[in-house]
Amino acid sequence: MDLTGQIANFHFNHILLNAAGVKCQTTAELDQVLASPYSGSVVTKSATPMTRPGNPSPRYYQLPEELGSVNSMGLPNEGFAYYLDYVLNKKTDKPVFFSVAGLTKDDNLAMLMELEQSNFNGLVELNLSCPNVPGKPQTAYDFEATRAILTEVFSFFTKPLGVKLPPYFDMVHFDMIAAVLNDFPLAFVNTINSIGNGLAIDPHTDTVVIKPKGGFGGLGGSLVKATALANVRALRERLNESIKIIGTGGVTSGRDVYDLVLCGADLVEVGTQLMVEDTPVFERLEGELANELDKKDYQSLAEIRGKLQIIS
Ligand SMILES: CC(C)(C)CCc1c(C(=O)O)[nH]c(=O)[nH]c1=O
Repeated sequence: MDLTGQIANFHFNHILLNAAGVKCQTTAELDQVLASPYSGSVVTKSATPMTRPGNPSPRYYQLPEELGSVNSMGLPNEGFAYYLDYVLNKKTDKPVFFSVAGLTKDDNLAMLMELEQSNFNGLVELNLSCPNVPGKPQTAYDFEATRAILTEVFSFFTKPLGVKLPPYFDMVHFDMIAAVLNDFPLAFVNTINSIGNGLAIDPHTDTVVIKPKGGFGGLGGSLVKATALANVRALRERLNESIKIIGTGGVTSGRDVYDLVLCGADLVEVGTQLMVEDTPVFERLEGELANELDKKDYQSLAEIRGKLQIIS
C-alpha cells in the first residue's frame, strides 16, 4: 500500500509528522519524532531570533472528554541558532521542516536570509499567525500585510518555502488569501493553526484554565476538525496545484487523516493527539489509515487525495 506524499522535490515515505509547537522544542524531542518509523518528517518549534521562555504556566490545557486543547504558550523556543544547528548536523533520510515565527517582519526576513545563505536543504515554514503590528490583526488576517511580507521574502528566498495559516471562516476570506498566495512560488500551505482565542472554564473553581491572556488561547484537537477539513478543502479548490497542502487540526484517528487527504492534503500533522499519546500515535494513525483504505480496496493515498464527493 502506498501511503507516501510529495512536496517540491521532497518525497515523504510516511505522510504524518508533528504540528509545530508539539514535541519539537528540544533536540531530544525532535530526535524522537524523527526516530519514529511511522513519521515522515519533523517540524521544529517556530523559532524567534533569540531564545524565549514563553508565557507563564499554566499555558497548555487538555480539555475533558478528549475534546481538544487550549494553549497560549507564547512562542517558547531555544532560538533560531539552536534549530539551525540541529537541522544542519542531524543525519536523517527524512525531509525536515524549519519553522520561523518572527515577532516583527525584520526578524522574519533576517532568519529567512540566514536560512537562504545556509546549507539547510529542507523546507521552511513561515508562521503567519504571528502578530503584525500592535493594534492590527495577526499577519494572515491582514491580506495586504501578507502580500507585503511574501513579496519581500521571495525577492531573495529560493529554497522551498510554505506558510502556516490560521483558520478562515468566511468564503470571501478563502478567496482573498488564495488570491494572495497564488501570486507567489510557494511550495506548500499548512492549514490550520489553532483556532484563535478560545476560552475554557474549570467548573470546580469557576476559573479559566490557562494563565496568559486572561485565559484566552488557541484551540486544537477534535473540536477543530470540521474547521480544518473546510480550510484544506477550500484552499485545495483555490490554490495553484503547484502549491501543496499540509493538513493540520483535529486528527485523533486514521479516519481523520483519511478525511484530510480526501479534502486534498498531501501531508498531515498531529498536534494535540501527539501531546496525549506521544510518538506511538504515528503508528496507530497510520495503521488505522491503511484499514480505511483497505475497506474500500484502495491501494494508495493518491487514489483518494482531493477526491471528496459533493452531493450533486
Ligand atoms: C500564537 C503565536 C505566539 C503568535 C505563535 C506561536 C503559536 C503558539 C504559541 O507559541 O503560543 N501556539 C499556537 O497554537 N500556534 C502558534 O502559532
